[in-house]
Amino acid sequence: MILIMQVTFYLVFGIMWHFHLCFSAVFYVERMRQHCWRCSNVTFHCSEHSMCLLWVQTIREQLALLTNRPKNLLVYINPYGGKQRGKQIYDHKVAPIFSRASVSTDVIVTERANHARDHLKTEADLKKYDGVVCVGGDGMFSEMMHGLVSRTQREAGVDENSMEETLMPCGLRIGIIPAGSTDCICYATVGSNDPVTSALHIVVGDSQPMDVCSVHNEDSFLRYSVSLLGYGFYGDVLTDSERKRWMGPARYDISGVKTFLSHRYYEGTVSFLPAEGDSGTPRDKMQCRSGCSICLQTSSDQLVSKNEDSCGDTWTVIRGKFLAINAASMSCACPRSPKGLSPSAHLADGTTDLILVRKCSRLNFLCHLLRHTNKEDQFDHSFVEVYRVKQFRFTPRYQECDSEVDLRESGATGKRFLSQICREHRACGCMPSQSNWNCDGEILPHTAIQVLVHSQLIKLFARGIEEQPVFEDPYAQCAI
Ligand SMILES: CCCCCCCCCCCCC/C=C/[C@@H](O)[C@H](COP(=O)(O)O)NC(=O)CCCCC
Ligand SMILES: Nc1ncnc2c1ncn2[C@@H]1O[C@H](COP(=O)(O)OP(=O)(O)O)[C@@H](O)[C@H]1O
Ligand SMILES: [Ca+2]
Repeated sequence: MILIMQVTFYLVFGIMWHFHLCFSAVFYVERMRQHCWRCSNVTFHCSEHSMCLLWVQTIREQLALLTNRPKNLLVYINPYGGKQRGKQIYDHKVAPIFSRASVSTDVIVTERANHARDHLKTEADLKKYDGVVCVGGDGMFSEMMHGLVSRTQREAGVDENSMEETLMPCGLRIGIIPAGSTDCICYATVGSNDPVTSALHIVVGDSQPMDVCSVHNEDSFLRYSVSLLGYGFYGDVLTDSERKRWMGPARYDISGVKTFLSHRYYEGTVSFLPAEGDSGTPRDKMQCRSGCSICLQTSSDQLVSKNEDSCGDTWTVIRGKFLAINAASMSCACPRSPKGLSPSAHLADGTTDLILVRKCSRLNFLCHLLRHTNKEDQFDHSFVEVYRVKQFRFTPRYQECDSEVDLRESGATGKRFLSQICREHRACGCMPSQSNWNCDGEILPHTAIQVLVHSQLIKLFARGIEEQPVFEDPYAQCAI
């Protein structure tokens, strides 16, 4: 027992003792199947009160030495996300774990969209807390992350509108209790969408750095993204699904099929700065796992050279007709696609995987989509290209008409002439169609965007997906 206690002590999170009956129960985390964690306990009986008291004191002292564990948390619950069970999930599955681990909480149930973002950005007294927790889906996480990142920049005097400025990393960690529709940020950082597992990762004080993309249009900042920035297919699915929110998570399946059948393609230009160094490639099968060496290397590189000047780098420019343009800053694994949009993308390597799906037949596109749900390689198609990048831009074709860059050679007369053609085409309705960007589940108001990856800007209460232990109990189940 002593040996077991030593091995798993860092997973002990609570102790309860009974003075008269002379026993103490030690609560610890047990690993189950599919990356799920559960609470377990061992009860120690003792004939002497004094000995029992000594055990309890010693364990409490040891727990107090674990300084990375949160003591005070600010929790935001979205009561309308997913199947609208956020409040119930928190009260029944999460609050008891926080209380067992002596974590005190202030809980806010949101009353409107952007309530959590605005509260975090301006009002919340963040000095009181060791972390913030969101109960909801990717949209709710995104809201909170915006509040926290913007607040951090304001307090540091950093202008979010400027792509030249280095953003200040956030001090507080964010915990995610999955209660949304896709919950890909939770799934891709923990390995499951299970509220109990996420609560346990929070109380043991896990820490996982994560890249954040800033999305700009000209000189103005639009949004941040940590998972998927998708134009074309995923933008259209999201736009259509917003009108079906009443259906809950099933809206994505209906909109997915509808969007697939419409088979729209979009024309434009994608330019990007490829990632350099040891960042690997999207097709190298080096999946990001707990303690990932590529992400660790990025942390140490950052200590050496803070924000290298990328003036000398060469941009790659690709023009074409695309069914989808996706930037995955992490794998984007979720129950619909257990390996994700880019299975080898890293959580904290300072890059995003840019996936270009060119116009192809419906059958080929279906084959590509279905490969997200099985073990086959979704990049192994002639119409799919994937690049690991640190910065990219997209200009839709209809805006290229107005673009100074393309018309510089034509001079003033040529420019006037081309603008006239564009105006006429818009009027006759044969202008190329445009999609929306899906930015972590939110629709962006602009189509022409510039994107920059900020390496390890935020930290989650997570540890990345753990390799499956060999000694795993094959009968242990995730659900309780
Ligand atoms: C016709 C067959 C389609 C099979 C497609 C399978 C591919 C699924 C890949 C899913 C990647 C999801 C990336 C995550 C996106 C979320 O941020 C976003 C918002 O989530 P939430 O706030 O929790 O609702 N979800 C989506 O955009 C849904 C995409 C669904 C695509 C079918
Ligand atoms: N109280 C609320 N009422 C309405 N919308 C809200 C509320 N709180 C948060 N939201 C918004 O709900 C949207 C979806 O939330 P999310 O938790 O991601 O659920 P889902 O995964 O089902 O999309 C987010 O854009 C968030 O800003
Ligand atoms: Ca990344």
